[in-house]
Amino acid sequence: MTKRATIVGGGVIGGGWAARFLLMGWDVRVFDPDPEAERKIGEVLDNARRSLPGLSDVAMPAEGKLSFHETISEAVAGSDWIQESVPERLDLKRKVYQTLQEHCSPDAVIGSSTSGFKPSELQGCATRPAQIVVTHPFNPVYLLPLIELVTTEKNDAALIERAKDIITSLGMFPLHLKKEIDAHIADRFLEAVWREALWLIKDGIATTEEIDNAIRYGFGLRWGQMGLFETYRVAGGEAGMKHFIAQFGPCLEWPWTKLMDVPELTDELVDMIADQSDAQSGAYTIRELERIRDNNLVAMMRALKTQDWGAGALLRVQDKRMMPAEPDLLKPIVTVSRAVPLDWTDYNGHMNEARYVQAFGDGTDKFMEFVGCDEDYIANGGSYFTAETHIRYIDELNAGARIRVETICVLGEGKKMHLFHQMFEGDRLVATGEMMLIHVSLKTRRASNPAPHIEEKLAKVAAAHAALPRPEGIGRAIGVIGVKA
Ligand SMILES: NC(=O)C1=CN([C@@H]2O[C@H](COP(=O)(O)OP(=O)(O)OC[C@H]3O[C@@H](n4cnc5c(N)ncnc54)[C@H](O)[C@@H]3O)[C@@H](O)[C@H]2O)C=CC1
Ligand SMILES: C[N+](C)(C)CC(=O)CC(=O)[O-]
Repeated sequence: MTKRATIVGGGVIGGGWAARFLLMGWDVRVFDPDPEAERKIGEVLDNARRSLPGLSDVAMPAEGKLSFHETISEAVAGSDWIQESVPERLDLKRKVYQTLQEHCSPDAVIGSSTSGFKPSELQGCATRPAQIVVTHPFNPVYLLPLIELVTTEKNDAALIERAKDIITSLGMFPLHLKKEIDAHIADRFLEAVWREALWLIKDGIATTEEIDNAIRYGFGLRWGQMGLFETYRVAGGEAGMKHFIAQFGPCLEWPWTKLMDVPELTDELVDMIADQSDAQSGAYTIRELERIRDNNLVAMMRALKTQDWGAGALLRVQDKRMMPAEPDLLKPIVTVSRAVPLDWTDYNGHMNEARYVQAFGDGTDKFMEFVGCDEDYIANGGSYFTAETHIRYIDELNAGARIRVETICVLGEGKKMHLFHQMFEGDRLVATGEMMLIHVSLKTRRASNPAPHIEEKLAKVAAAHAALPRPEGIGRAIGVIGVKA
């Protein structure tokens, strides 16, 4: 059954939550008094549609339904999750909880996006404090997986587990804090860094651009994959963390930081920061910067996925959760069902030719796994090599397009495996890929017969597929086009 989420406050963060829920198949109801809310959320959703689905290498759920409502009572009716993302003012948040708790189900989870308030502060004047938790996200919510889940003794274990399960099912990572504190873990940390940056600008030591360069060309890249402590462990050399602390611990006593002092945000300092930021990034609109940020995040997260590390490891686990059941042999087998990732597009603004080979290659890998040539079999020394490929590029594909590869086994006999893949976007045929593969021994690197269980399964699939209508194009070669003098 489709789940329903309510977004109360649909600005930068509420819009991101709406996109995350919708693209993970939830119906979403929004309440926001801003007359521009629908347009703004529409633009966030456009960004999300081109970036989030491409992180996954399997089919995402069908997108949920989005609706906008005039009253909180209408918006929260029948919702399993209510995400509050109104401005960071305690009085406003408390007022919102009073109204929404008059109308929402007592079983719904109410999550607050608050960057800094403790859950006990939010629960303070509530009718049912037990229902309210902090679920602090990171911008853009549709791409970044971290959710700081902060609870109090008023929240029971069952609600906390439900909250964790839902966050996980959205492809996110619930980091459940042991204790509530102002600003949770991440914002306490980010604010320390921000204070230092403000001092560096005020003291005329660095501009906004120089500070960003110091982050993005160096430690920012390290943090994105290993964080702080794992990075410093490595920096300690073979002796690891103890040596690192022995060497750099004393520096903590030296006047390196200005951590507890905050420069006064005078008009002069604010103008200086804003002017430097305009000089650094003013050539782009905010929407353009959002798209650049999303392109980069997708490329980095997909790279981490190949390494099965950090945020990339989470993506792999999420793919496993969404993996389809066994296919029906009386139809072509769907071997790829995914969205075109941003990093598969090229200077022509469409999916690059090499990515068609990749998608068909992924289809072949899936088919091999299906007939028993899986990770264990390959580790034991048997596999298939592709001997010949013929691709027809029939139509264009854009980033975010949902594609499906349907695979027919034309021949599965002895060492030979002949596959014909058809790639569709909806009903539109966009490409075909024909592949001849030969079974090999990975020890001798020569052709060899597959194990009996593979031969048997392959023969069974080939026989079933022989009864299917033959798609146009099987066995086609490139014709010689006459060139007139
Ligand atoms: N912007 C950021 O980077 C992050 C913000 N947050 C937190 O998310 C929350 C929202 O922040 P933003 O989205 O940045 O603010 P925003 O200003 O972009 O959006 C707030 C939205 O709430 C709406 N609103 C105001 N009063 C309302 C009411 N009574 N009922 C329903 N909607 C109402 C406004 O019309 C606006 O669309 C804050 O608690 C903030 O601390 C959390 C993570 C990151
Ligand atoms: C600046 N901020 C405190 C609103 C930041 C956050 O809360 C998280 C983020 O996305 O950086």
